[in-house]
Amino acid sequence: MEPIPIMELRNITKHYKNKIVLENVSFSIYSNQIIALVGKNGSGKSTLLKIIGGLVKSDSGEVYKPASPLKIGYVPEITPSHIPFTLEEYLIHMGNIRGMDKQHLRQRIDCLLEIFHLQEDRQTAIAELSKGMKQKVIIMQSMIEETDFLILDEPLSGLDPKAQNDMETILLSLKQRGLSIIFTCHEMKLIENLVDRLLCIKNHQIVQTSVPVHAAIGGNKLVFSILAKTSLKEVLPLMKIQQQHDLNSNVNEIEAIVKPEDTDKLLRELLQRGASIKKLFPINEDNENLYSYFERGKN
Ligand SMILES: Nc1ncnc2c1ncn2[C@@H]1O[C@H](COP(=O)(O)OP(=O)(O)OP(=O)(O)O)[C@@H](O)[C@H]1O
Repeated sequence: MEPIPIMELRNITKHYKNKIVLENVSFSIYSNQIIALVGKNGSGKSTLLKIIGGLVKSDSGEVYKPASPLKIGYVPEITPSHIPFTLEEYLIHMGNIRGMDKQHLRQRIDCLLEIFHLQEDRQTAIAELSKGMKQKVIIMQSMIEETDFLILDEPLSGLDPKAQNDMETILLSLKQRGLSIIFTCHEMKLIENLVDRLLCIKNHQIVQTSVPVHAAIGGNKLVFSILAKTSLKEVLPLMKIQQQHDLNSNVNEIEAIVKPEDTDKLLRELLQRGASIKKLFPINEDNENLYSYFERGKN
């Protein structure tokens, strides 16, 4: 599916009293993409999500929605502590409040219970559900009507590793169903496998957009020389070549970045092709840059 822009933020600026939170923030959100929004505490992530969701007005700038009407589900960071209903009762209430047709609502609830793996808990009191399950319920209610775009403030925080994995699987399955998702996150590990794009807020601006997360997460730098460059054809996809030098007319020296999980395989393949390995070391620079956006502490 070719991604199409569903929302464009154009020069969004937001102050609270005299304090600037966001300054000229511009980026586009595409269909069928998962975006993580990171930044230090107080950097403006929740504010930006609320502006995207239409819950808070920016002082200037525009949120343009080319794919209107865009059906948005928004889930805030703080979840209600006590909901005196079973899961099914709660979803029925939420659908009724929105004036949904009864039959359509039942179908939608069945569909959501399936997506969120909660069919067996249909009649369970929400108060008795685990934290991860409650988090799912809150997301489900935000999607009780058909939804194109989900905005989630810290959906993974406070969940144990199993619940985090489960949530990741569900978010990926929502993407496969065509949804776009933007969520805030404090732990880098949680987003490695999940996101297509990373947006970082620093000094009130988006300083990094569309960083390929896998590239940013680091890898190994490999320097090797090889006689016949043509023999590299099959292993080229395993590395990102940064520089090549002709050492003489036959011998090439190549500097490349390799993902940690591909390194052993690549080394084996290169040695079989008669390459001479000059250097191999982990690179941390990008990693460190990226980690700096996840630190807690004031912006
Ligand atoms: N309604 C408000 N009134 C005044 N100031 C606010 C309001 N909401 C947020 N702020 C301030 O705006 C700044 C950005 O807050 P925001 O909640 O967007 O940051 P955040 O990156 O989501 O933080 P965290 O990671 O701690 O959740 C903070 O300094 C916060 O105190």
